[in-house]
Amino acid sequence: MKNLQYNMSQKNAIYRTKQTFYNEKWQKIPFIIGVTGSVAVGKSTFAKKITRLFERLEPDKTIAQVSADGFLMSNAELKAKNLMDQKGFPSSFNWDAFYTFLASVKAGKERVPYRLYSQEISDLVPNELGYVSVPDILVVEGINLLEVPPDGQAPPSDFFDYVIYLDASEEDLEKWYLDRYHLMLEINRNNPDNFFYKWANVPLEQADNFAKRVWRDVNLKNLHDYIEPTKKRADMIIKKYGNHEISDMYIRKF
Ligand SMILES: Nc1ncnc2c1ncn2[C@@H]1O[C@H](COP(=O)(O)OP(=O)(O)O)[C@@H](O)[C@H]1O
Ligand SMILES: CC(C)(COP(=O)(O)O)[C@@H](O)C(=O)NCCC(=O)O
Repeated sequence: MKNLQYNMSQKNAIYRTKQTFYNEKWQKIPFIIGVTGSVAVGKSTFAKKITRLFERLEPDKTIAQVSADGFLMSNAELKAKNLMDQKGFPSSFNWDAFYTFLASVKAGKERVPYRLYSQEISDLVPNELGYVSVPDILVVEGINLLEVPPDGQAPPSDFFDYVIYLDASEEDLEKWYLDRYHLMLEINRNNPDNFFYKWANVPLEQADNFAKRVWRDVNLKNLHDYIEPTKKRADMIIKKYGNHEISDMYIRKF
């Protein structure tokens, strides 16, 4: 936390110096923190925690939190493009929308809209938007923050001030993925409209075989091919034990 606060005050000092140099009126520029890493590593849990911590430690500052999952294409769009088995890969994101969102936040625009994603329906939330209005700090969590878009679009990392990569063993990641999946089955056992309903009502072994196959063929492949290669670009790497405690921390000093 201290390290993040230090980086934030340094960055704000640079923004102030630049605005004075260019003779501009002082305008707040949100400090954008990224939390990245594999599917199910604990990004959204961690992002929530640092948001709560900032709210306590910096009560004068406004803090917002957004998930980059909201910049995925909807399941309908992915199906139409035959990309469902690439969900989460760079090919499945709306990179222009992500870039426009980050650029608008950095430019200090009011009420910048973004789509919401729900793990519970495994899709974008229909007919509902979130809004970000010039916060002091924006925490963004997502698998793709340090990736380079596949079709030459500008990379979102241009706008991040500090990116934390959460890391864990592949064994633990699969376990956490399955734990979350079991929770979704439980919640949606009696909810026929939900994505997980079908799997909640077949024998557990069959449901687990499906989830393990998705883990291996989609999420683990995504980790190997696209997410893990971005690890070395992070400002901080936090490695977790199987009980979610921190085992190691690496800080980039340049
Ligand atoms: N610090 C933690 N303590 C306990 N459980 C955690 C912690 N972090 C994550 N989890 C659990 O691990 C699973 C994946 O976490 P989540 O935050 O959804 O990951 P991600 O956003 O990276 O996909 C969830 O079931 C979540 O409850
Ligand atoms: C939405 C995601 C790409 C990212 O998830 P997260 O990192 O938020 O857990 C992932 O949960 C996902 O849907 N992967 C595709 C395969 C699957 O259904 O798990």
